[in-house]
Amino acid sequence: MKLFGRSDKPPEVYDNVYAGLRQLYKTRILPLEETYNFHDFHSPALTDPDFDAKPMILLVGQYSTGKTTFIKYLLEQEFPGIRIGPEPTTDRFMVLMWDEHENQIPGNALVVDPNRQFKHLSKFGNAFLNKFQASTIDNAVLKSLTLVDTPGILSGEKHRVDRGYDFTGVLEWFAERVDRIVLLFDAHKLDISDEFRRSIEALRGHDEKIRIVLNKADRVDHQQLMRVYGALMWSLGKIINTPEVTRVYVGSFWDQPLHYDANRRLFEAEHQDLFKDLQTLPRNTALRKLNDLIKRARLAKVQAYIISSLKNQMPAMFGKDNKKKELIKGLDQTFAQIQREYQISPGDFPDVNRMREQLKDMDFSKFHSLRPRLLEAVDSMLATDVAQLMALIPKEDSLASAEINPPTIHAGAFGGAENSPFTMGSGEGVDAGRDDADWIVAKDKPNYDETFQRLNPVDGKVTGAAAKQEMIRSKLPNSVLGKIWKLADVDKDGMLDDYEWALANHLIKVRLDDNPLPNTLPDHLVPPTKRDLVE
Ligand SMILES: Nc1ncnc2c1ncn2[C@@H]1O[C@H](COP(=O)(O)OP(=O)(O)OP(=O)(O)O)[C@@H](O)[C@H]1O
Ligand SMILES: [Ca+2]
Repeated sequence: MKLFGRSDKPPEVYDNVYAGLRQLYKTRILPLEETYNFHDFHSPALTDPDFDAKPMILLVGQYSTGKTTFIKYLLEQEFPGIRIGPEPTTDRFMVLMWDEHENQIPGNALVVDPNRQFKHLSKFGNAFLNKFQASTIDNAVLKSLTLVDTPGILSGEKHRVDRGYDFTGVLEWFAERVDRIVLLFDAHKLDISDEFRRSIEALRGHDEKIRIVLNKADRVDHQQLMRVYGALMWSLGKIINTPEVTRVYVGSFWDQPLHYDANRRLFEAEHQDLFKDLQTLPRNTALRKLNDLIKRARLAKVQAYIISSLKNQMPAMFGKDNKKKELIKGLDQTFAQIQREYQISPGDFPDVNRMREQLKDMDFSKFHSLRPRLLEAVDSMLATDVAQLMALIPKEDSLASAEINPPTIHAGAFGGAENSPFTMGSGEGVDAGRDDADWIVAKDKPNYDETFQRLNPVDGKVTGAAAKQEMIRSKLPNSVLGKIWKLADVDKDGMLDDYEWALANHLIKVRLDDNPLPNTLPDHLVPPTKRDLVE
């Protein structure tokens, strides 16, 4: 099963890229920005969280489409404050991020924390901040990604509530800053409410970030699914400008058996495509931040040329006010002259009228003249340092082929299960048989042996292809079966002997009884014939 890139390696690499970007910004670009009033004209100085923020994924959809379940499925873990249910459940914007300590941070605390990127959300007021929180957990996926769960969008009149804050405004704020927007629809219940329509409209302008998930697609039969798909595209066509280029992923994004499994293969392929897309986000984010920094550096240079040129044209003593007016009026000529002198393309210049407005309130005599040293620092950064950082960003291929490292469950109800007989799950599911002297699978092995023989074992072992045919009869999704396969192939020879086969079937039963699967095989489940392998 491919889930996400290795939890330890990539983030380290990105940390290096981000640290590199931050360092370049502070030492090369920031001095230039400060000297030539960049922050008054363009945007405030970048802060550490602007560099360190992990790629973010925003989940949006009507209530009960499975947003929170999707997140739980990705993380293979519950998180503090999680609520899943058929009625509208999630009532807040919830940011899920990594921390070694599990915690819930209220919105009011988030926006005053200088180490976080949420400062500007305070403008949406208290009604919003009360419905904004972060949950932190020690989960490997969150080491590379931050996820944002959102309140379900309501359907129809009877559900209309006044949220007391600018919901679409908040969505827009996030849309601008996230790397992916996953829009969820329920194949079983496809009705697009007015509020949802408005919300999608708020996401306009970020089309390239949008991915659409037609979830719960196994709840309808094949024919119905085709109809729902068509209806979805038709409705989207009226809201999004180019729905045909927006990718739609059809499937069921949770760890339960499929209901109608006629489309198993399609769902599996769609699943892999979506996960691959999300998997490459960390790499793309590093590239995007690098590009943004290059753009910013070029703008800072132009700003320096403009401001220093205005400074040079000012008289030393008398007639300053008149000269200032004259310079503002003739700003386009100053631009043209800088273009010629430094060979800068017109596209790199700010809007001339906007700059005229901004210049009105400025004291030109405080402007600085050109300091070549500052510009050289930025030029050498663009010429050499940027290339070095590029080399640090791993190639897409190496990321995609990176081994998965499924997050371990330490949180929530599972926290104490390993070492106390009183917590939930003890003696059930994979834990059953922990204290028995006999291998718990032994009593059912005769049954499993029958199917084993039918699979034509060679030298006492069945191949993956043969086993797969039998295992998918459980209707469990391939991602779960893949995990079971890995747990059951104890000696890792890519085949299953009769003991391993029995174990695989035992694990399938455990999962079908709605118990979670472990990431490593507990000792008491290791077949007696393989015990020497693990000791
Ligand atoms: N892939 C799926 N197939 C079938 N049912 C699902 C699937 N995912 C979730 N569900 C069920 O749908 C219901 C809603 O799930 P969930 O709470 O995750 O949705 P949500 O979009 O987060 O809702 P809300 O907007 O109200 O917070 C739950 O009962 C859940 O068990
Ligand atoms: Ca939810």
